[in-house]
Amino acid sequence: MLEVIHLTKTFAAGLWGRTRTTVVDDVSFSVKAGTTLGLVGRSGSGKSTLARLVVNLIPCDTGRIIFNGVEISRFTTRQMKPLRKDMQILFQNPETSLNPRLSIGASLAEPYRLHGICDKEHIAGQIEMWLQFVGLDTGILSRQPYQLSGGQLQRICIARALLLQPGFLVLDEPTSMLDVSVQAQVIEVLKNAQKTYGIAYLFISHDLDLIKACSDEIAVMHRGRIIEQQPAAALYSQPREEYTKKLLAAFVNF
Ligand SMILES: Nc1ncnc2c1ncn2[C@@H]1O[C@H](COP(=O)(O)OP(=O)(O)OP(=O)(O)O)[C@@H](O)[C@H]1O
Repeated sequence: MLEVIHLTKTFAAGLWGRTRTTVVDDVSFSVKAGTTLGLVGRSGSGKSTLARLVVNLIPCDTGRIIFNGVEISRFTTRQMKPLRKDMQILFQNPETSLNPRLSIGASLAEPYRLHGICDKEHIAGQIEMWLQFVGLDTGILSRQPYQLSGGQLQRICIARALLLQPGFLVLDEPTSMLDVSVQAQVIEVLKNAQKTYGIAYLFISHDLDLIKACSDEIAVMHRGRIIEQQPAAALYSQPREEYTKKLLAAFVNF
């Protein structure tokens, strides 16, 4: 599904931007269809930058990204457009992910329009089906984003990410802005979507319990590098790296 090979990203740094800091450093991994790769690491380790790189929202400096057998690393926005249907990203903050000026219905209809799907009846039926899938009813369609709770908004963002049926979805801290009971409902929706549609996830979180519950494999990121990757259960029972041991211990003691 997705293969990332020796990916590197630097940003300008220093007062005058004359030096460069490496934020993603020689990262390689792959995600198979229908599985979840969890990505953990402390704040600032480069997780969100990696998330944006793999779906080509920002360009990499070096390395390769291969999606369904096609190398997309140097694709332009125009070349990416047909692929956007199949690879989506869900951000942590649903409030800033939706256009505040559009009603919920218009926000959900937008991806269809952008991808040239114009049959209004078909779109209405599909939106209704996806709302049901994420546990919301159609009464919500005429509302504006500010009239919804954080949990409702994140479900709308999930519906919006899923409605063109992507094969791959990056989840960048999808529940970190939600309270615990709502978190569980949102995770359930994501798990159902994976089971029903065979979607591959790259799941980024600080929350090690959540990552353990949701991932097949887990990669640990530290200062821009993936320092360890193991099947989920093995990472917790037999972490290989000192850094991973400290990360797990800090979480348990938290
Ligand atoms: N556009 C940018 N220009 C310069 N530096 C950046 C840019 N984006 C991110 N960085 C820097 O890259 C580093 C990694 O940031 P990133 O957001 O990827 O980390 P993260 O692991 O996702 O952190 P968090 O968990 O807090 O979101 C940080 O030091 C950040 O300041």
